[in-house]
Amino acid sequence: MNVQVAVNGYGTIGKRVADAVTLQPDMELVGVAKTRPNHEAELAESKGYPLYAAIEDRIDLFEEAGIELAGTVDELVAAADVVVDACPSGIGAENKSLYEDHDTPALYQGGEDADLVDTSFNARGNFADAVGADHVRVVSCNTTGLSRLLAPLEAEYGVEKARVTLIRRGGDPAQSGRGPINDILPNPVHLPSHHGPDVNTIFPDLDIDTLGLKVPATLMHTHSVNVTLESTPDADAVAELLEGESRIFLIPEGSDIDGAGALKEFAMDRGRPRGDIWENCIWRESVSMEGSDLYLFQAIHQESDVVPENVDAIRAVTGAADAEESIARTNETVGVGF
Ligand SMILES: NC(=O)C1=CN([C@@H]2O[C@H](COP(=O)(O)OP(=O)(O)OC[C@H]3O[C@@H](n4cnc5c(N)ncnc54)[C@H](OP(=O)(O)O)[C@@H]3O)[C@@H](O)[C@H]2O)C=CC1
Ligand SMILES: O=C(OP(=O)(O)O)[C@H](O)COP(=O)(O)O
Repeated sequence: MNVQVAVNGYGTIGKRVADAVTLQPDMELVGVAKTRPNHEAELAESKGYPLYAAIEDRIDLFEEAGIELAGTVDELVAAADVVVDACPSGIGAENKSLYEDHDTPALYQGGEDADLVDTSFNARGNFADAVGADHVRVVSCNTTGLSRLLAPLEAEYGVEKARVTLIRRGGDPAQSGRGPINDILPNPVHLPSHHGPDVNTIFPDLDIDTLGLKVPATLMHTHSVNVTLESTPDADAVAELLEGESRIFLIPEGSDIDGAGALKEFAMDRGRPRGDIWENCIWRESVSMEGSDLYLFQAIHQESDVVPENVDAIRAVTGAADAEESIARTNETVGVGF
């Protein structure tokens, strides 16, 4: 029988994961849970996704809005083999006891603390660690992007030290209350930003320092990367290695893609749902070697790069496939790769 998947928290990440689950031949979406009726509740209804009330006291609100409910989140979790919790940061931790009460394995997102779970997860980095685990955290968008990049570099050349400056978008496009509006903020101002330690939840022995900033942008994050390798390949060899990674897109020279705006246009022109970009986007021209120091720029679409990772994490916790099979199946069904 196909794996029965519930999505608790139908926002930026949850609605994308729900769509991706429906594309999997070995999974079925049992339903999604929301706290209130709004345009996203209507979207779930229009897609035929059974909708469950995340808060029992609010059932009346859905009835008043004319939105049909299939039940409460408790019933949703009871009917699922795996729950993907995509609630706002911190709410996942509050929900953990609900999943434990039903003995249902759960995936959490990068906004939760690493110590909430048995293991953090990145499909390219440590798929096997999540096999059979009950509580797994799919690391944040930025950490996902860093893990995908560092995994092949470590395997092929060895990483002596990684230093990354993350220029982070202030908020997602629909988050009208976020900022900064007119500033460039060191964020956090102290070192390291949480991304370095977060990478170490995937690669415990990797030496990495990260610095973060927030800027008035909503489309994507951008990473300025320096990795001191344990050998001295030339830039072409590194580019070829990265080109061979299924979740890395090397932006070709001469494509006229000069930033996140053009990348989003590129994705929309190619019919990507919501203009999503599941891949790390590395500017080929930026891939440079100075001795054993690799330099490059990569852009990360924060709203979507963790989506294929969640699908793979479902297969890991249920033991439904190994890393290679799962990544290939997810890529093919979702459409990863330009
Ligand atoms: N957006 C991003 O760039 C990324 C986010 N993440 C992580 O993913 C997680 C989710 O983030 P994101 O999708 O952006 O957040 P959103 O706020 O977009 O979506 C979360 C949704 O959960 C719903 N919700 C709130 N409380 C509950 C509850 N108690 N039970 C069920 N649903 C609830 C809210 O909708 P409603 O109240 O209407 O039901 C909300 O829309 C966080 O851990 C975040 O750090 C990871 C990578 C990137
Ligand atoms: O996980 C993310 O970024 P992060 O890796 O900087 O924590 C998402 O882009 C969410 O970031 P936010 O916590 O600024 O909303």
